Amino acid sequence: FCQTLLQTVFPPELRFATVKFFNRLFNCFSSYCYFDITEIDGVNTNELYNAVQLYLSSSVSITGNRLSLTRALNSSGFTFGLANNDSIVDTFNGVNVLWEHVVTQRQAQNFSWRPLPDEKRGFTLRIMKKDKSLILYSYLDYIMEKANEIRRKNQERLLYTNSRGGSLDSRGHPWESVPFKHPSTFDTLAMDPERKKEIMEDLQDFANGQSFYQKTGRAWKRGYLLYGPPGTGKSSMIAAMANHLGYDIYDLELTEVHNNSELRKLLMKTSSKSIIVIEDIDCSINLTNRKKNSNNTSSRNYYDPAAELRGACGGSGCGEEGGNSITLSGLLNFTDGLWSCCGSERIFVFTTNHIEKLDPALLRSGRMDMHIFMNYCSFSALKILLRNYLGYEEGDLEVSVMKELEQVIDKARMTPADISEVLIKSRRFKEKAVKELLETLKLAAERNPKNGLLRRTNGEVDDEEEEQEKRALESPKEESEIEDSCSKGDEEGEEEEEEKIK
Ligand SMILES: Nc1ncnc2c1ncn2[C@@H]1O[C@H](COP(=O)(O)OP(=O)(O)OP(=O)(O)O)[C@@H](O)[C@H]1O
Ligand SMILES: [Mg+2]
Repeated sequence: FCQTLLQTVFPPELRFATVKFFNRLFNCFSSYCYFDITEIDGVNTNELYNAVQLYLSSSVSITGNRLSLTRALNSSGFTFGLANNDSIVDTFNGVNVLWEHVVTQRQAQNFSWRPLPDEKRGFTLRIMKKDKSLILYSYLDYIMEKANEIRRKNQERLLYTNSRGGSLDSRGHPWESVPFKHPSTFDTLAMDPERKKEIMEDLQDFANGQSFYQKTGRAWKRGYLLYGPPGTGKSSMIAAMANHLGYDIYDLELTEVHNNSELRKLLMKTSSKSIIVIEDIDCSINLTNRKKNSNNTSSRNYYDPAAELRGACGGSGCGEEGGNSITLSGLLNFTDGLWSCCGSERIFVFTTNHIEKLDPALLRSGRMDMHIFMNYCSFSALKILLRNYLGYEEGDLEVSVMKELEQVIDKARMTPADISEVLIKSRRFKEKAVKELLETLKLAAERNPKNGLLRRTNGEVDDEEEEQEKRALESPKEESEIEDSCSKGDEEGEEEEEEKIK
């Protein structure tokens, strides 16, 4: 009504001045201040608009009356957003703010270098004047950070490999990638729940630890060494880590890397928020015996300080034994030398079946921050497998059966992979599956040489048994034994190497 009255009574100039005056008056007395975040800022897209949109998608509940739904290209999830001209209250550091999504029709364009959308979209943020200085900048920073996180989570993650052997693709990248869709999560991973919780917390602390790493002057990276017999879930653990943090995986095939500088290039081309994996580090390349001076020029895998010096004094390879080998020192530089911190927020994971074969330099503290022993299936891990494969929750199975399983599981020394095989075979007949499992476990326990019950019917042991026997004797029992097994293993390893050199 006021507007119609103004339009009829006052000339346009006076009308404009009056509106301006009332606006000013209103602003003086209002206890709020407003910030407009338009979708297009001049000709550029406003990053903040996109960030706010994503951020609000995480706080808008799915039960809202009207929400806009989007799914971006390559995205693995849907995004909810505020519908046109809707508003929502958000709280930050105990302060309430109001967001309004404002959509208006844009006037017809006569000519433009860049065609603009028909609608003019923007967010208006309303904050109490008294809170403005308190929260505005930190709130906007927080929104940008959250939006990045959501963007990453929605995006399809990638598994990179360097299997092309040093050659670059058309864009100069040494890594090849495929979508990473491994279903393993910490929920499906069968291991001691306490240990699992510890690892998950460690990962979370790492991911949230930017300021800590900055404060302590450490490069923002962390190393995990996963070791244990085959089939105990080392690779599954890596997939679970990636799924948990939403990181990409770089699966580094060391045998495809020809020298240290190639290794460095590969590292430089990895993105932050990623897990760099070297599987079976003891097999992929011979990295032991770093300090030994090998005269055998054909053994390309030994680090030779003298050779490094020779290289530095005139050789072409400078520390790389003529430029065609990868050394332990190169690998160590890769993981914790100066090169490791180009980029940030990276996790290195090495896996091995034989920790005792690794060079102590790889194991010393500060290199691999956490040594995780993936053991044969324990009773608590078995319960997780029973839940995952057969849907048995705690208490679903008879107490006597559980008791029997508990008694036999440690003696059987079976890996979660072996147990999964038994369960998967008869998963449609749950009771049968449990019965079969119990029988298999009992049989394995009887055959286990550690239990002193191994009976050889014809006086011979088949290859598989022999291998298992060897494995059982070689594998350290508990995490606390890491140090012991390392030092013992190292000595053994060195003796072996000495013999080889001779
Ligand atoms: N702890 C576990 N929890 C759940 N499933 C497991 C676990 N360990 C093994 N499995 C099952 O066994 C299969 C093989 O496991 P995985 O590849 O993770 O073993 P690994 O320790 O990496 O073996 P290797 O040393 O031979 O590489 C997995 O696909 C998974 O289904
Ligand atoms: Mg594996």
